[in-house]
Amino acid sequence: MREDPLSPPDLGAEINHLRFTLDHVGAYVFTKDLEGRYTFANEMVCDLFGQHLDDVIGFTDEKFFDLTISDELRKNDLSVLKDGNHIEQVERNIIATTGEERIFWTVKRPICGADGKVTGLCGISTDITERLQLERDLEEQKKQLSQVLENMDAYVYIKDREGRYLYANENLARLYSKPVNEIVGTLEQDLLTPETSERLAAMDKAVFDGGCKVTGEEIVSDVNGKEIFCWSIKIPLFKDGKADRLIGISTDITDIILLKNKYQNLARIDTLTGVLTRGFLIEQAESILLRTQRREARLAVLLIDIDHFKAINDSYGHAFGDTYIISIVNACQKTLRESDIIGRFGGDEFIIVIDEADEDGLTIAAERFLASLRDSILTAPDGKKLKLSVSIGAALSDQSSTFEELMARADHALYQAKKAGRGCWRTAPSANS
Ligand SMILES: Nc1nc2c(ncn2[C@@H]2O[C@H](COP(=O)(O)OP(=O)(O)OP(=O)(O)O)[C@@H](O)[C@H]2O)c(=O)[nH]1
Repeated sequence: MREDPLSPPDLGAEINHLRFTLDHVGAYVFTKDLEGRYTFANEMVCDLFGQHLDDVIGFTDEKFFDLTISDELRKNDLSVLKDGNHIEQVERNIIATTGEERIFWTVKRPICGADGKVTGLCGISTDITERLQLERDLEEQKKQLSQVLENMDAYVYIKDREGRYLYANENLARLYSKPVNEIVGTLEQDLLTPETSERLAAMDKAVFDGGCKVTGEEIVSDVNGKEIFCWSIKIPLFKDGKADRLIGISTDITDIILLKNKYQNLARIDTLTGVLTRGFLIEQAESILLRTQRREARLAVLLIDIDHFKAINDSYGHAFGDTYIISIVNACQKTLRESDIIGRFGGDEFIIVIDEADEDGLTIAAERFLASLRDSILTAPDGKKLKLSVSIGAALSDQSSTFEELMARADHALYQAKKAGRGCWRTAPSANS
C-alpha cells in the first residue's frame, strides 16, 4: 500500500529532523510568545540553563537570567514583540544559577500570524564570550608587544621585498626624524642616501634569497649624516611559503665599534710617538716585502738607535727623554716618502721600511735623515743646546730575504755604526755575499 507523504509518522520524522538540526546548529535557538514565555528552546539553550526542555517551555527569562543586573534582554524582547523590530546586537546576560556573565551576538525577529500581527519572537544567539575574551587578550598582548618594541634600545622594523616599511618603532622614527606614519608605506631608498640604502638592501636580499635569518654589521647615517654602526638581525616572514617580508632588529653598536677601534689603534699605534707599534710594523713590513719580491724589486730597512740615550734620561729625566724621542721621530718623518713606514721597535729603537729601494735610494734616505737630525737642536732643561744623534744599521732585501733575516743584518750593521763612533750609518752586506 502506498503511504501518504504527509502522513503523521512522516510529519513526526520531519519535526524530529528539524529539531535535531536546531539542536546541532551551534547556536542558541528559541522562540517566545507575547508574554516572553519560551515556546521552543533547543538543546543548547536547555544546557545553558541547566534545565530540561519541559522546565524551560512556558517560563520567562526571569527564571534563567538575573534580570536585576541587566534588563537589556527584556528591553530587546519588548522592542521585537511590541514594536515588531528586528534586532541584531550584542547582549550581556547573567546566568541566574551560576552568576556568570555570558555575552551573545543575538538576532531576534518577530513571528507574525496569518493576520500579520506579532504572535511571538524567534531568536538565535551565538555565545561570543570566549571570542571577545580572546580578542581582549590579543589586544592586551599587542599592547604589551608594542611596549616592548617601543622601549627596546634598537631599531625595529618590518619591510617588504621592495624595501617598503610596513612597521617602524619610535626609535627608528627618531633616527629618520620623521613620525612613524610617514615612514610606514615609504620605500627605504626614499629615506636614505643611495649608498646607505644600497648597503642595507644587500643584507635584505640575502634574507629573501636564502629564506633564513641573516645577522651582520651595517652602517647607516642619521639625518645629520652621522654614521651609526648597527648589529642587525633580519628574519624572513613567510606568506604561502614565500618570504615576502622581513622583520629587522638593528642595535646601535657605535660606542662599541669606536671603543674597538680605539683599542685596535692602541695595539697598532705607539702612544708616545704616534708611529706603528713593533707588532703592527712587522705585520705590515712582511706583507710589503712579499709584494716587493713579487715585483722582483728590493726593500730597505733602517734600524735606528738613539745614541747615549740612557745618559740623556739620567741627566735630564724621563720626561725630557720622551721629548727627545719625539723630536727624533719628527725629524725622521720629515724625510720620509708617503710609501715609507716607520715603527717603534723598542725603547729607543725605530725602524723605517722603504719600499722599492736600491743602494742609491738607501744612501739618499739615510743621509737625508742624518742631515735633518744635524739641523735639529733641542734645548735641555738646563738650557744646554743638544744635538739629536742616532746610529743607523741598514739592509737591502733580495728575492730570498725574510723580514727576520733582514732585521738581523740591519742589527749587525747598526753594531758597526755604533762601533764607528755613532751618529752615522752602515749598511749590511747582502745575504749572499
Ligand atoms: N724617556 C724614555 N726612556 C726610555 C723609553 N724607553 C726606553 N727608554 C730608555 O732608553 C734607554 C736605552 O738605553 P741603552 O739601550 O742602554 O742605550 P743607549 O744609552 O742609547 O746607548 P747606545 O745605544 O749604546 O748609544 C734606557 O735607559 C731606557 O730606560 C721611553 O719611552 N722614554
